[in-house]
Amino acid sequence: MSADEPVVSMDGVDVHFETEGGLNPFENPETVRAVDGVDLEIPENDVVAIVGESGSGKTTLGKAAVGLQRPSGGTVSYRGQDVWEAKKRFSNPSIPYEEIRRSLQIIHQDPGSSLNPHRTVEASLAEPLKKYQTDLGPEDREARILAMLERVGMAPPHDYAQRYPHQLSGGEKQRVALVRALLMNPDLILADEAVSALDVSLRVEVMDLMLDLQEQFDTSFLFISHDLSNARYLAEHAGGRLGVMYLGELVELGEAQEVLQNPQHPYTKVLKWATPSLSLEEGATEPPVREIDIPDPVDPPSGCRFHTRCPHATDHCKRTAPDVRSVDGGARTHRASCFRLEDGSDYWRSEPLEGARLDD
Ligand SMILES: Nc1ncnc2c1ncn2[C@@H]1O[C@H](COP(=O)(O)OP(=O)(O)OP(=O)(O)O)[C@@H](O)[C@H]1O
Repeated sequence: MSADEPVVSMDGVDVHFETEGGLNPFENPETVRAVDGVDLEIPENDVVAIVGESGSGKTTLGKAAVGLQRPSGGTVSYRGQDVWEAKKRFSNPSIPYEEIRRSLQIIHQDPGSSLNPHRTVEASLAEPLKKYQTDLGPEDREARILAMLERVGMAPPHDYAQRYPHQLSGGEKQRVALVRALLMNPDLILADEAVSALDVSLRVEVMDLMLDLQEQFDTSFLFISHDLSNARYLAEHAGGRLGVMYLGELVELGEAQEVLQNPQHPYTKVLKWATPSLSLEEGATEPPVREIDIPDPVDPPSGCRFHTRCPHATDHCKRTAPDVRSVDGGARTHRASCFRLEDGSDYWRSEPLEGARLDD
C-alpha cells in the first residue's frame, strides 16, 4: 500500500449473476453477465461519470467499485488493499475493512430510502459520526452537522436539523444524503443516478453542489447516469473522465471533452446522437445504428457485443471480441474497444454485415 495508489482499482472485474431457469425447474439457471472484464482506476480527487442504457451494468459496476458487490472474477482494491481479502475473517489486511467501508460511500437515486422516516435530520446525521468519529462529543457533533447543513445551502441549519424526511423536498433530501456521505470523510462517493429523480431545474443545482463539495473536500466521485447530458455536465465541469458501458463492458473511457469531441466507439456515437443537446451540435439526423433493440444480457451477442447494432460491423466483429485499445497514448489514456482503431486488423479485410459499411 502507498499514498500513490489509486483510491480504487478494478482489475478485470466480472460480476455474473445466476438466475432461476424460467418456469421449468429442470432448466439450467441462466447467467446474467452484468459486468464483464472491467478495468478502471480512480485516483484521488478524480471524477468519473459512467453512462449507458438501462441494464448495461452501471449500478453493478458502481457497487463493485465501492465494495458493496462482490465480483465473481477479477479484483477490487482500495489503495492497493484487496477489498474482499480485507473483509475475510482472520485476514491481516494493510487497511482494516472498517476503514475501507468508511472511505467508500454511496448516495442513491432515492435519497428518502437511506433516511429513517422516524428520525430527525440531526439524528440521522449523528449516527455515522457516533460510529466512526468516536472522539467527538455531543456538542462538537452538533456543530459539525449544523456547519455541513449550512454548507449545502440548508439554512437556517437549526430548523432543518429538527425536520423529519417527509418535511423535506427531494432536492433537500439529496443534500442531506450528500452531507451524510461527506461526514464520513470519504475518499470516494458513488452517486448512482443521484439527480435523475429530481426536477430538471434542480438537477444542475445539485450537480453544481457536488462539484463544489468535490473541490472543497478533494473527494473522488463515481457518478452514474443513463443520461449523457448529466454525465457530461458533471465530468466536463470537474475536468474528469467519461466512461461508456454497453452490455456489461466499459467500451470507451477518456477525458470527457475528448470522448465527446472524438468518440471512438460506435456506441458512444449512438449515445451522442440520442442526446438532443449533443446531436443538435452536429445536425445528425439518421440514427447511427442498424438495430434499435438492445440484446439480452443473459445471452449477449458473440464477438463484439455491439455487432448486432453497429453500422460498421463485419463478419470479423461477429466472431472475435476486440481488445481495449489506446486512442491517443497520453497519460490519461483515451481508450476504446473497437477493431476500427487497429490499422492492421483483419476487420478491414472482412465482409460487412447486412446493412453495414466500412466507411463512415
Ligand atoms: N442481484 C441481481 N440478480 C440478478 N440479476 C441482476 C442483479 N442485479 C442486476 N442484475 C442484472 O444485471 C444487469 C445489469 O443491471 P444494472 O442494474 O447494473 O444495470 P444499470 O445499467 O444500472 O441499469 P438501470 O439504469 O436500469 O439500473 C441487468 O440485466 C439486471 O437485470
